[in-house]
Amino acid sequence: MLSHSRPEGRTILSVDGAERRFGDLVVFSDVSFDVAAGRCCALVGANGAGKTTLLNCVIGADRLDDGTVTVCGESVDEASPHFRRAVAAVVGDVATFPHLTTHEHLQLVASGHGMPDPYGLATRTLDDVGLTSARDQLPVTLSSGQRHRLALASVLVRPSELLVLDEPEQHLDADGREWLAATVQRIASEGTAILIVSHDAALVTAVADDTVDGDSWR
Ligand SMILES: Nc1ncnc2c1ncn2[C@@H]1O[C@H](COP(=O)(O)OP(=O)(O)OP(=O)(O)O)[C@@H](O)[C@H]1O
Repeated sequence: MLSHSRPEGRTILSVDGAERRFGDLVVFSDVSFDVAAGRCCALVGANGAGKTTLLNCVIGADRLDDGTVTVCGESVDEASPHFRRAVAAVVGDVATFPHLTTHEHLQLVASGHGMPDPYGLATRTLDDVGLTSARDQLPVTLSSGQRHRLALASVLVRPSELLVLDEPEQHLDADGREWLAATVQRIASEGTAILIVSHDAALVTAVADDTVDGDSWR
């Protein structure tokens, strides 16, 4: 277990006795861990260990066969306004409107979550993720690294109590990975609980307070 100096707050995410099966394949069973406010937990392990499957069960894109996941004490429910407000995720592709520019997309997300000054927030966030020069571009014209930065920007313009990130280092260059580590640390220091899957040992070392080893699940 890695240790940073952040204090433990109230439990935001609780995974208890989680099991997921696909036919005869038991992807994981009896997985239990908590993530408290202001803490970052990294799921690590080999390809196919079941990390993304577990993330999908946490964000409500998939369901457990056994066990429970609660966020802020409530069961996972994508239809619940509180759940949708509490959980921000970059897992797989983040949907964007094809006819909205990067700046318009971020304004829409910010305004949908009731953030003050969506225009200014979108402008500052594009600057933060290094996409100012792409503010008037449509998503289809972005490089894969720029698309990934836009996906990360989308979770930075909205509030969240739990931030879920699946291999956020993908497509990022060296500067981008440094920015990512600093950003994850900043978000945790502001009190958000973070669950991150990563194959980047340096990123995990930099940001994780706790690690859960997916290689021990089967
Ligand atoms: N819908 C599905 N139907 C059948 N099997 C699935 C399904 N989704 C995932 N699996 C299987 O579950 C296992 C875990 O997959 P998962 O994507 O969660 O692994 P992972 O740890 O995220 O891997 P990686 O590090 O490669 O991203 C794999 O064997 C995969 O083939």
